[in-house]
Amino acid sequence: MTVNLSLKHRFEQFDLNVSFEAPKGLTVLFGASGSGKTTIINAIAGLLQPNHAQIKVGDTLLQDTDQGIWVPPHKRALGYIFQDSRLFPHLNVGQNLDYAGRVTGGMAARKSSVQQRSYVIDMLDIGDILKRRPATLSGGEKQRVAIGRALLASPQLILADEPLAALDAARKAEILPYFERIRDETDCPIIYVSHAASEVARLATTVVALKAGQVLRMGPALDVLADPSVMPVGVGSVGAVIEARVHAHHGDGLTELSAGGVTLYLPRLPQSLGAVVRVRLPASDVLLATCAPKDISALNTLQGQVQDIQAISDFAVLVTLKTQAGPVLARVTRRSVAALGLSVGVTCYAIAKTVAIAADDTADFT
Ligand SMILES: Nc1ncnc2c1ncn2[C@@H]1O[C@H](COP(=O)(O)OP(=O)(O)OP(=O)(O)O)[C@@H](O)[C@H]1O
Repeated sequence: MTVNLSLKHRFEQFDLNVSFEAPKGLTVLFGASGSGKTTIINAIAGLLQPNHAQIKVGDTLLQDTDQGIWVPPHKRALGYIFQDSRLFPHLNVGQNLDYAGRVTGGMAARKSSVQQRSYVIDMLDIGDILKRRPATLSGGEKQRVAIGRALLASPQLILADEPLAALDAARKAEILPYFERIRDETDCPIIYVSHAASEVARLATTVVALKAGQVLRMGPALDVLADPSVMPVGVGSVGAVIEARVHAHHGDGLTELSAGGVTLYLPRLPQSLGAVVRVRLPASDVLLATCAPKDISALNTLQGQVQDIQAISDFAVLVTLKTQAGPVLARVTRRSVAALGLSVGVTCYAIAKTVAIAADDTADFT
């Protein structure tokens, strides 16, 4: 199922003009505050009627202003996951889940939803808390129930508006794998709003970067995240994301990863041999050298050629290196660029001070 969308809307002081396609998987909308993310979510939900819109989920047209088509919000097969879980406080977890089924149910739907219900409960590990009321649940448990409720509405599309923003790091880490499972195990596309680079790095299949109501860049997540022009959209800790395979677990507590022939070391990872993980290299933690470093404590060095140098302030630049593992970004001073004689095509070495599994920033490593 693919979502196709084209929206134009004018508020008094803001113009939205976006078109994009969200394929199967998880599409992250990201951009600075006020760039239009929530306006897009509201238009898809039917809570805002844009001046001009065409919104199509699979073969279903939710809105086409040219043809006068507008499906009201309650008739759109959408699942919502908000920052605050918005569970019904007077219903227990099981009843909250059943409520989603009641909204969408007919007899046939109800029969198949019995199987679906147990699948969703297993997937989200909420079988033990079905009898509890929301007030007795942790933030992470509430969000898992909210995800379950969204899934049981038999949605054609899930809209998740900063679903982890209210959770602390530990609860975030608890929920992220469930989004990965929905992304990988269901056909239902997810449109997901986030400000967090680490979350985007870990979850996104596709990224739509927004700036002042326009699409700045969109495409496969790893390509967009490696594009220095996306940096001004206000996402903190810009940095390349590369995919690597777990190659070996060593006796000294390190895991060896292989990324396109480049070897990286991280503190021991739980993943088994052969697993593919996404690794984040924050640009501010990457140093550059024009000769291969020796006698240095950092273990992760990537050789590459300078592909691009972009000024990001009066004194700082973002250098993109093309390496065998993929593009790597380094944030360095103009003075360093001059001192090292860097220009497009020059071979140099990126030394990663910290390398972390995406969305697990506790695994920083020098
Ligand atoms: N009902 C409204 N009337 C007038 N202006 C609005 C309305 N809703 C949103 N805006 C304006 O549209 C712009 C985009 O808002 P939107 O909420 O979509 O941004 P956002 O990217 O979701 O921001 P945030 O990350 O802060 O939630 C903002 O300038 C906002 O002030």
